[in-house]
Amino acid sequence: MIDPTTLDDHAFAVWAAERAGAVLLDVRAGAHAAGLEGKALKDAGDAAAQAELDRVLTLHRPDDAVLSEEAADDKSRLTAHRVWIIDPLDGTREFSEPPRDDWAVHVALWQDGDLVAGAVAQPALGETFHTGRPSILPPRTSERPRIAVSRSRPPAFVEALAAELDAELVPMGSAGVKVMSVVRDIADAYVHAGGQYQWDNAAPVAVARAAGLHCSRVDGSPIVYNEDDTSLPDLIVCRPELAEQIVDFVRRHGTE
Ligand SMILES: Nc1ncnc2c1ncn2[C@@H]1O[C@H](COP(=O)(O)O)[C@@H](OP(=O)(O)O)[C@H]1O
Ligand SMILES: [Mg+2]
Repeated sequence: MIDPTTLDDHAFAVWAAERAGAVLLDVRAGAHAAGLEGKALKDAGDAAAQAELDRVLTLHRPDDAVLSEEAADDKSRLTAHRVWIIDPLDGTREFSEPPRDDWAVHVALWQDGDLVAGAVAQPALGETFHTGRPSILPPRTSERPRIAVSRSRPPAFVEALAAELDAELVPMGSAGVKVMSVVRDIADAYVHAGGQYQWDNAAPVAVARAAGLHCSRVDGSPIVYNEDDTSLPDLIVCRPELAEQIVDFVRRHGTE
């Protein structure tokens, strides 16, 4: 048994994300018997994972603030030194479509101005990517760039971007899964615009930065967390050698 009081913040993020992941796998395994599907399954997953993360954070990190997709925004986070930014279930739509595995649990820690730890669990794969043991970026295996995009809400400009870069678009669910696809050399870039929130990308960006990937807003500016406004509508995560081309494209064409 792991004693979470002995874990550093990196290991605690992993432990908490995997706890929530185990709860989500249980919800999915019992969904058929419980008559849960569609929106009811999404809601059950969101609620169960939020309850588990709330429980472990309250118990083991009682002095820290929390910003969660599934809880009211407690503005005391704006003056706190340490804020956990969590998305208990990212890729909710895909979670509700078994046997899809492109959904994730995000647990990040922001401290005094920046992200300092993060874990992205992909429970259906049995894998967790995190800042405690940063991934070593594998050599790029595809000559042609592969750009991961939202399955359901890809930004309007990605077709034109792909044409200019002679890139292939790879649709998948969950911001965390798409960022990890770049870490894992399944894609070379993830480009998003049009809407997203801090919890959708904080933990993925913490993990991607630790692996040496470029992470920025689509205009090339730094991504800033624990802002008052929870909206963080666009980002680029990519292999460093692609960053200039992608940012340059957006500067010339905008995101429409
Ligand atoms: N245009 C948009 N506006 C608001 N949120 C968006 C969005 N596009 C994507 N997202 C959010 O970003 C996450 C990844 O989306 P996608 O799978 O489409 O790439 C999802 O989080 P949740 O599953 O936590 O709701 C989704 O709600
Ligand atoms: Mg999300």
